[in-house]
Formats: sequence, C-alpha cells, structure tokens
Amino acid sequence: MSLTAEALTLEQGGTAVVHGVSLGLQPGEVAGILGPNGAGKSTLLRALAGLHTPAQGEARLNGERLHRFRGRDRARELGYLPQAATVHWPLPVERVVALGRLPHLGPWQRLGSEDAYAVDRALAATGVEELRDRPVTQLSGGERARVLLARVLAGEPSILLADEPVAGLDPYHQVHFMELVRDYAHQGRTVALVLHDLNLAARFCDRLFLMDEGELVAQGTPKEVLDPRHLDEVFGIRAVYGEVEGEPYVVPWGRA
Ligand SMILES: Nc1ncnc2c1ncn2[C@@H]1O[C@H](COP(=O)(O)OP(=O)(O)OP(=O)(O)O)[C@@H](O)[C@H]1O
Repeated sequence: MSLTAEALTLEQGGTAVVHGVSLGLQPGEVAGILGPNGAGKSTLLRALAGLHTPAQGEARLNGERLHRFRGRDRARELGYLPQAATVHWPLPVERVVALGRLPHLGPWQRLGSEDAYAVDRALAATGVEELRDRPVTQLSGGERARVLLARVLAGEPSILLADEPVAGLDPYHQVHFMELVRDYAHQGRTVALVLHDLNLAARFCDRLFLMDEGELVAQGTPKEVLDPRHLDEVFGIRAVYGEVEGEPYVVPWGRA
C-alpha cells in the first residue's frame, strides 16, 4: 500500500506548523522523517495516520482520500505508534498486545486462533515473550516501548508509522528494532519512522525526508540527505562520515 501527502498544510493551536508538504511512502521501503525539534515531524506523521485533519491538502492511502476510510478499516491498514506512548491500566502485557487485533474483530467477536498466532508472533519479534504475564504498568520504559511496538505489529498493518520509536531503548534493542522494521518493510510493507538518531537513519532507512520549520527541505537516499550542507544548515552540526561492512554511518561531532 502506498501512502502520500499532497500539499499538506497542518495547524496546531490555529497556527500553521507544516506548510504544503508533499511526499510519497512506498511499499518495501523504510522511510525516515528527520528534522530539529519543533520542525513538524510528529504533526506530519499524525496527519499521515489520519489522526490530524489537514487545514489544506490531502493524505491518500492507495490513491483514496484517507479521511474517507472508516476508522476500523483505516486502523487495519495503518499502524501508528505515538511518541512516548504509555498505558494507564495495569493490564497484562499479553492483553495489551492483543488490543492490536481489535481492528480485525467484529463487534463482540473474541480472539480466534489466527489472532492468537499474530499476538505470539509480535511478542516473539519484539523479544517480550517472557514479560507476557506482567502488568504493563510495572515495566521499565524500554520494555514498555517494546510491548507497545508489539501491539502495533500484532495488527499486521500494511503501513507502520512510528514516532521516535527507539528513544528510550538500549543500544541492543535499538538495533534490533531497526532490523525488525527493515525486515517488515522488505516483506512488502511500508514503514515511516520519525527519528533523531542520524546514524540509525543512515544505516537502516532506504529514503529520508528532512523537515525544517514545517517545510520539507530535502528528500532522497541517506547519502543525499545527510550531506554536510544539510546537517550544517538544518541541524547546525558537523558530522563524521564512514562506512562499515558496506553500510554508512554518520556521527554528529560538533556544532557547525
Ligand atoms: N497541541 C499543540 N498546540 C499548539 N502548538 C503545538 C501543539 N503541538 C505541537 N505544537 C507546535 O507545533 C510545532 C511542531 O510540533 P511537532 O510536535 O510536530 O514537532 P516535531 O518536529 O515532532 O518536534 P520534536 O522533535 O521536538 O518532537 C512546534 O512548534 C510545537 O510547539
């Protein structure tokens, strides 16, 4: 499934914070949305998830206007993981992950074997199987983040949108998460992540979108987008570049 933004202008508190942004997310690719704090990344991601109504422009899912989809139909196709997501009830982890199957169930329908398999797969993929009986409110921040990712994956959405999903994860789980979403995308799904880690973006994303002050200022491969000029002009930094095992790395080194 493809997801596109057509000349999206988005407002927060009556002020435009995203100005006429157009972009396309393609199946089979991990897209990274980068930019300084306040650039409009989360607002854009929410609009792509159908959770923020544009002041102007459209988001389209496979060419159809996103707001035309019923909530449940949209939720089956589009999985959205918000920034610093949390759960306020002490539900066992397995029940939280099973909530990800709701878009697939009819009214009053109970989970079937297919749903149970999907929940088990998501618990295994995110490495939280051993936490399945623990109340989610008693987990560490990183454990909870993996459980909430499992909830989204349990829904097996065609498109996964995640806002700073690796913030709060330890290095092992950051790399594990990025490998997981890369495999997910390379199975023909569409993935877009808001990221602050330039290094993970360089290594794991196929395409990057760089936002600054509500504008899309660059898009392309990591090499094209993370060039010294953009890092200087947009982030005000200089970086160290290199390659290991044929994959690029970018380490922020100092202020420009
Ligand atoms: N509910 C709100 N009411 C008013 N202004 C808001 C609201 N939410 C966000 N904003 C403003 O909109 C702009 C874009 O915010 P957004 O959260 O999209 O940025 P971001 O690029 O995701 O930032 P960060 O990297 O800090 O998470 C910011 O200037 C922010 O202060």
